[in-house]
Amino acid sequence: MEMNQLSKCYGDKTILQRFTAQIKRPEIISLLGKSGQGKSTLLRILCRLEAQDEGEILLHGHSYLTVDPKEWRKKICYVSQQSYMLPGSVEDNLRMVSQLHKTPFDMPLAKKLMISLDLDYLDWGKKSIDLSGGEKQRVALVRSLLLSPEILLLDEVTASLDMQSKHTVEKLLQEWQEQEGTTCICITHDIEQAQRMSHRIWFIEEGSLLEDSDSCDFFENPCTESARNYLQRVPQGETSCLM
Ligand SMILES: Nc1ncnc2c1ncn2[C@@H]1O[C@H](COP(=O)(O)OP(=O)(O)OP(=O)(O)O)[C@@H](O)[C@H]1O
Repeated sequence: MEMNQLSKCYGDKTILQRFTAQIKRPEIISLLGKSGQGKSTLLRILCRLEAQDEGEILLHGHSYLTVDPKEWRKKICYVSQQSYMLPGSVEDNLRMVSQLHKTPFDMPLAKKLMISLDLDYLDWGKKSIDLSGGEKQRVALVRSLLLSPEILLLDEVTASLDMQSKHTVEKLLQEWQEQEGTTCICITHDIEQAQRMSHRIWFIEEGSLLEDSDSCDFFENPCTESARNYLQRVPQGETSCLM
């Protein structure tokens, strides 16, 4: 995937400024940066929930304009921090993507993923509205994985989870990425999580990509002053506001 010169304004406020990046190989990429720098806006644009004002997105060399948005969102899935649940049961939510995209529902895979995320205790008949925040986030993740997307966009998806569940999600994502060759772009404010999980770091400031580095290089020797300041300001061991 290529992102060329993506720009976006809300009113007179510039959110993305000629954001340019390429995904060269399937990797786990952590998207880091202070609050309000345009990280979520970028992910929403990449899955075409929002339109950029300028710039182009290419997938396998083809412009996003040549691909039907529904087909696009089958390949590029976004899991938001809020984890939207559709009305109905857990099972309705899990089946929803196959109904939407007219693909067969893979029950064994759904069960396997639910077990991998420690959700085997969950009654599939339970109303989705009655799930806890952490349960909703994990069901939303399973729902997206069932589509086997090429690119998974994760917006602080472990924010409501306790430490053990957080590690469970990380493990699943790492195994999934390796087995399926999926690219994951993860917004996180948890530096330790980014260190544990990522192959690559994108560091964003004021809507521009300041650093695109191998994860070890970024944490050992960030290239820009902004990234150095950002890393210094985040206390080691801070794990309150995660992925
Ligand atoms: N629909 C919208 N209308 C107007 N302003 C918006 C809208 N969505 C986001 N913004 C503003 O755009 C800026 C960037 O928001 P965005 O959510 O992309 O940042 P972020 O880097 O993901 O921040 P955080 O780490 O706090 O989630 C913020 O100032 C936000 O208030």
